[in-house]
Parts: sequence; structure tokens; C-alpha cells
Amino acid sequence: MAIPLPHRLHSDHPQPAVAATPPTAFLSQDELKCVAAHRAVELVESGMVLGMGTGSTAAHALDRIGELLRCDVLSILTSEWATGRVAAAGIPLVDLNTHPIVDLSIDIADEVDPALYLVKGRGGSLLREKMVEGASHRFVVIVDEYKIVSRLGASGLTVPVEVIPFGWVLSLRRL
Ligand SMILES: O=C(CO)[C@H](O)[C@H](O)COP(=O)(O)O
Repeated sequence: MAIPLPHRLHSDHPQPAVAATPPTAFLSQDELKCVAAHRAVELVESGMVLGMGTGSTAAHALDRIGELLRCDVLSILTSEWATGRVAAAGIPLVDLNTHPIVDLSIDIADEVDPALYLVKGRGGSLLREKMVEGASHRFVVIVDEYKIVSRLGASGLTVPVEVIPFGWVLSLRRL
């Protein structure tokens, strides 16, 4: 999901074709992550089983879900990073074994190209994220403007590859 510049949200006025000032002049990346996360949380409804990605944007989403819904949703985390945050927000935690069908998963990209191909997993939870998102009726990816690139890899950051103990030698040979 590409999120428009915050100053374009909810505006009744025609916008210029090109933003006169880059988004950094308005909001930091963390502030944009927060705006994008709040938009994604608008899709969350009472009673849902939610899959939650890992990272700083997901933390904003969890905080928002806690403010709005608390114990009205069940959450599956894709890593242990936010266990304390979820508890503080009052959101009950479940797992894929007890809840193998997930209503909505919210996750975050690391890079997105103009064709909407994306890289994700730099937070180190790729396998669990794929499992939870594969079990979801709906999968929403949050993207702030800093993640948009002309081609994948253009940010210069690494592309994550997750290797699990089962068959790791084969994985190593193929890298
Ligand atoms: O893929 C991920 C975890 O495996 C993260 O969702 C991704 O790295 C984005 O993180 P952040 O919200 O901190 O920018």
C-alpha cells in the first residue's frame, strides 16, 4: 500500500503534479511510518485474528490497535520483539497452532519498486512472516515514501535471505 504524502491526505484542494518540497521537509521517516501504520489499522475490525509483521512500523500499528480495539482482536506476532508492547497495549496473543486461519496480516516493506515488487524481511522474521501471511485471508503491506525505489536494491541495503537448520548446506550452495 503506497501512502500519499500526509499533506495530501483528506485535502479538498487540487494538488500540484510535483510536490514543491520533498516529504522530509514535512515529516521524519518515523512520523511517516506512524501515518502509514494508522492508515493500515483502519482495516482492522473487532473480532479479527491479526498477523503482525516485525519492525518499527508494526510497532506503531500495534500501539494504534491497542488504543482503538485492545482485547477485541487476537494477534499473532512474527517474532518475539513486540511481546511486551502487545501486552502493554492489552492485545491478547495467540499463535498459528491455535489459530491457523488469519483474517488480516499487516506487514511492512523494506523497498518497493514502481511495479510494486518489494523486498522485505530485513527485520529478520521472513520465514514466520511468510507462514502467517500465507495463512491470511487478506495481506496488507505498509510502505512509507522512504521505501520507494527506482529498482529493487537501489537503497544499497542487503536483501534478506533466511536459512533454517533443515537443509542449510543446500541453501548455502545455492547462495
Ligand atoms: O521485513 C521486516 C521484518 O522481517 C520489516 O517489516 C521491515 O524490515 C520493515 O521494518 P521497519 O518498519 O522497521 O522499517
